Amino acid sequence: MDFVLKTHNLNKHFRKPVDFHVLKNINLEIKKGEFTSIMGKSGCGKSTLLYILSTMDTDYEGELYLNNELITGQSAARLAHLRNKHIGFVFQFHYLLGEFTVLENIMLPAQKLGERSDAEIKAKAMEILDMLNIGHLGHKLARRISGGEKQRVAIARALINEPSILMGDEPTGNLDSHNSDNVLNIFKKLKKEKGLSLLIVTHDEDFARQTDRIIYMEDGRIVEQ
Ligand SMILES: Nc1ncnc2c1ncn2[C@@H]1O[C@H](COP(=O)(O)OP(=O)(O)OP(=O)(O)O)[C@@H](O)[C@H]1O
Repeated sequence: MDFVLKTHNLNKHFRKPVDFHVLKNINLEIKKGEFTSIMGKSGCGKSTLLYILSTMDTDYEGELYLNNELITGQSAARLAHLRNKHIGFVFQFHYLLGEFTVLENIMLPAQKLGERSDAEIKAKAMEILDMLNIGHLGHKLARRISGGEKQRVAIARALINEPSILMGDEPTGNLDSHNSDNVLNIFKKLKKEKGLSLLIVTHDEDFARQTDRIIYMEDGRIVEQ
């Protein structure tokens, strides 16, 4: 079976100020093309888990596999490369560079990866913008567009390197219902048309119900999938 992501007995402790066992024996498998949401009460460990899965946090016990490759123990430089190439990440806040245009923002991760010419990257960025129905925003400064538009641009930026999986930590948490629906519909379209795998932490029941699978967490454990 091809898994985009897989963990084996993942555990994490925060050691300070006192030992806190925040993730307990997480065994998780995300199939290619699957749209999964993670739900659970505030403080149950969702963001902590997502940061490990996205390879940003390496301080854990157990094993993490990305596209069937063991990620645990790889060098920071290798992780940065794998992350940029294979994982798209969308946060609750967009983190766009306000003084750069929308196109420039989207192109940055691909320029950093350095595998394509600027002309190719620009063509790809425009294709993604069109797919997200925001082609008209390309030449605007990022600070001059609306909140909902910013989040769509952040999604476009996360897609520029054609990742294996798109992860989000409450990507609709800061949006009104209209813009949340917009983002959900984009995610569904990416799954359907591009076969993209998605893993999204959300507090929104309506959002989660429309995904293929909901993983419920409680007190650092997966209690139901
Ligand atoms: N650096 C840290 N040191 C100690 N404890 C931490 C640290 N970061 C987070 N925690 C604790 O770990 C637990 C899990 O936090 P996490 O942010 O993963 O929860 P969450 O499920 O994402 O919550 P929310 O839905 O509110 O975002 C919480 O009790 C939090 O207070």
